[in-house]
Order: sequence, then structure tokens, then C-alpha cells
Amino acid sequence: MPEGRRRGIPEGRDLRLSGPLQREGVQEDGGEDLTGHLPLLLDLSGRKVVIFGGGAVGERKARLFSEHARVTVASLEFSPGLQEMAEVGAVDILEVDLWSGAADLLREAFIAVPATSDKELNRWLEETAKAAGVLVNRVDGVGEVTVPSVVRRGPVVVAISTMGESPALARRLRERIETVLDEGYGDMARLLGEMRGVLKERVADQGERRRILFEIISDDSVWRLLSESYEKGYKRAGEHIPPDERDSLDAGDPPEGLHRRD
Ligand SMILES: C[C@@]1(CC(=O)O)c2cc3[nH]c(cc4nc(cc5[nH]c(cc(n2)[C@H]1CCC(=O)O)[C@@](C)(CC(=O)O)[C@@H]5CCC(=O)O)C(CC(=O)O)=C4CCC(=O)O)c(CCC(=O)O)c3CC(=O)O
Ligand SMILES: NC(=O)C1=CN([C@@H]2O[C@H](COP(=O)(O)OP(=O)(O)OC[C@H]3O[C@@H](n4cnc5c(N)ncnc54)[C@H](O)[C@@H]3O)[C@@H](O)[C@H]2O)C=CC1
Repeated sequence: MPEGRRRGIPEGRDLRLSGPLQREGVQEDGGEDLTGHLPLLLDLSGRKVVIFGGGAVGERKARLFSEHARVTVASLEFSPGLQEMAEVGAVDILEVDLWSGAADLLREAFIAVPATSDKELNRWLEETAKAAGVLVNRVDGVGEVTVPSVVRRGPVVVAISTMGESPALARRLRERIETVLDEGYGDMARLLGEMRGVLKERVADQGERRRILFEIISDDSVWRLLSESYEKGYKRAGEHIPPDERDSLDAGDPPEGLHRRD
């Protein structure tokens, strides 16, 4: 949608109530144009995230991103929560009138979050960030970067998005997935990770390795024993390795140096 058109649309709830056709990411013919968004897992460690605006929303974003990245919050004022975070070194805060410029702040930034109470300023910051090649996460809809609901079970990660249509539904779906995705999936992922390491060393044929891995996943007794103890599950899984090749695998004892949960 042309920038000029979007600028003319009323802000806040009116924007939502004006209907899906008026929203970014939705084509004027009504066909959804969401193909640009590829769900990815980004490693943000060491990356810089700049949050513009130190109010309630800026604080929420700072809490989220500071778990993964280096966060700088630039604003005229800061919420008490943000001040506390700055005191313990969780974020850097910078007092500045952003209308005076943001180029320095955007240098080396990976993601920018315009979250001031000044809509015009937010829009200008978004344009400036995009022009500088910095990804934008918005506070009033779907940006280039959209934050999903997340369920984690060890190395298993499920991210849920409704492409901004309904965060409430994303949350409800997360809660439902949490009830079916128990810790067993995390343990199974670790176990299979170890098994594939062993298989790579002991079974030459990739097709055969793949078959064995799926056989382990389909074995209910592995899941059951895993819920009793990791070692029991590991031992049962080891029985799926062909006998001649299993000889040298001490199935009761995870290989030295490989990760296991205690
Ligand atoms: C686009 C996005 C922002 C982005 O990409 O960063 C966005 C935008 C907005 N959220 C709003 C409202 C709510 N957000 C939540 C909760 C979450 N919102 C999250 C993500 C996202 N929210 C992104 C799209 C996600 C997707 O694709 O589905 C989660 C997953 C992660 C997180 O933010 O931490 C977290 C769930 C965590 C969990 O519990 O699992 C709740 C529910 C609650 O409070 O419990 C409500 C109230 C109910 C409702 O409105 O549905 C409003 C309207 C404000 C208003 O009405 O004024 C906007 C702005 C707008 O839509 O204009
Ligand atoms: N509060 C909410 O639940 C939601 C709010 N939003 C939107 O997010 C934005 C921020 O909301 P809140 O955090 O609640 O607002 P807020 O009023 O608590 O905080 C706004 C922050 O922006 C800063 N700011 C304003 N003008 C500035 C300037 N020229 N230079 C530097 N900093 C400046 C202020 O100092 C303040 O810290 C608003 O646009 C709001 O509509 C969107 C979704 C939900």
C-alpha cells in the first residue's frame, strides 16, 4: 500500500476497525499478502536492539528483547521499571528527544522498535530505520519482525503467530499446545540428538540411519521409559540399533562427552 494512503488512515483502534483491507500486509483486492514473512529462529546474542520510547510498551519490549540481545532504550522519559533495568545493567538507557535525530542510535542496530507516544515520530523512526537497513518491530501491527507466542521444551521450540490478527488467539493456542507438549518432547529431542551422533559413527547408510530414528520416535515404550528416566529411555532406544553394530554401543550409558540431562 502506498505510504501516503497509510498515513491518511486514522490511528489506534480506528485503524483496526477500518477493516483488514486497510492494513499493511493485506492487498487491496482483499488477498492476503503475507508471503514475505518467513518464520526464522534468530540468534540475537551480541546483536543490538534499539527501542524508541521508554513507556509501558517500551518497557515490555525491553524485557522481551533483553533476554536475547543488547538493548538500548532511547526516550525523553523512562518508566520506573526501565530505570531499574538500567540500574542492574539489563539495558542501556539514553535520554534524548528523538526528533533531533536517530542516525547514531541506529548505527550497528539489528532491530529497531519505534514505541514512543508520538505516532508521527514512530512513523518517521520506522522509515529512518528501514532506510538504514535496520529491521523494524512495530507496536501497532505487523512489522518486518513480528514477535510470536513461544512454547519451549528443552531444544524443542514452537512459535505461534496469527500475523497480528489476534494476539489473544496466539496466546490461547500457546496455552493449548503447552498442555499437549510435555517435557517428554524435550527429552526425546535430546535423546534423538545423541542417537544420531552415535548412528553417524556406526551406521554407514543414511537411509538406514533415518529409518532407525523414526523407529525410535514411533516406539511408545521409549517415550514411556523416558518419562521414568532419561537412562531407561536411552537404553530402550539403543535396542533399535542393529545388533552387530550395537555391540560397541553401551546402551545403558550415554556416550561420554555427549549432552544428557541429569
Ligand atoms: C504484532 C504484534 C507485535 C509484534 O510483532 O511485536 C502484536 C501487537 C499487538 N498486541 C496487542 C494486544 C495484545 N497482545 C497480547 C499478547 C501478546 N502479543 C504478542 C505479539 C504480538 N502482538 C505481535 C503479533 C502476534 C501474532 O501474530 O499473533 C505476544 C505473542 C508476544 C509479546 O508481545 O510478548 C503476546 C502473547 C504472549 C503469550 O501469552 O503467549 C494480548 C494478550 C494478553 O494481554 O494476554 C493482547 C490483548 C488481546 C488482543 O488484542 O488480542 C495489540 C492491541 C493493543 C490494543 O488493543 O490497543 C497490538 C497492536 C495492534 O494489533 O495494533
Ligand atoms: N499501552 C499499550 O498497551 C499499547 C500501546 N500502543 C502504542 O504504543 C505506543 C507507546 O505506548 P505507551 O508505552 O503506553 O506510551 P507512554 O506514554 O507510556 O510512553 C511513551 C514514551 O515515548 C516517549 N517519547 C514521546 N515523545 C518523544 C520524543 N520526541 N523523543 C523521545 N521520546 C519520546 C516518552 O518520553 C515516553 O517514555 C503508543 O503509540 C501507543 O498507542 C500499542 C499497543 C498497546
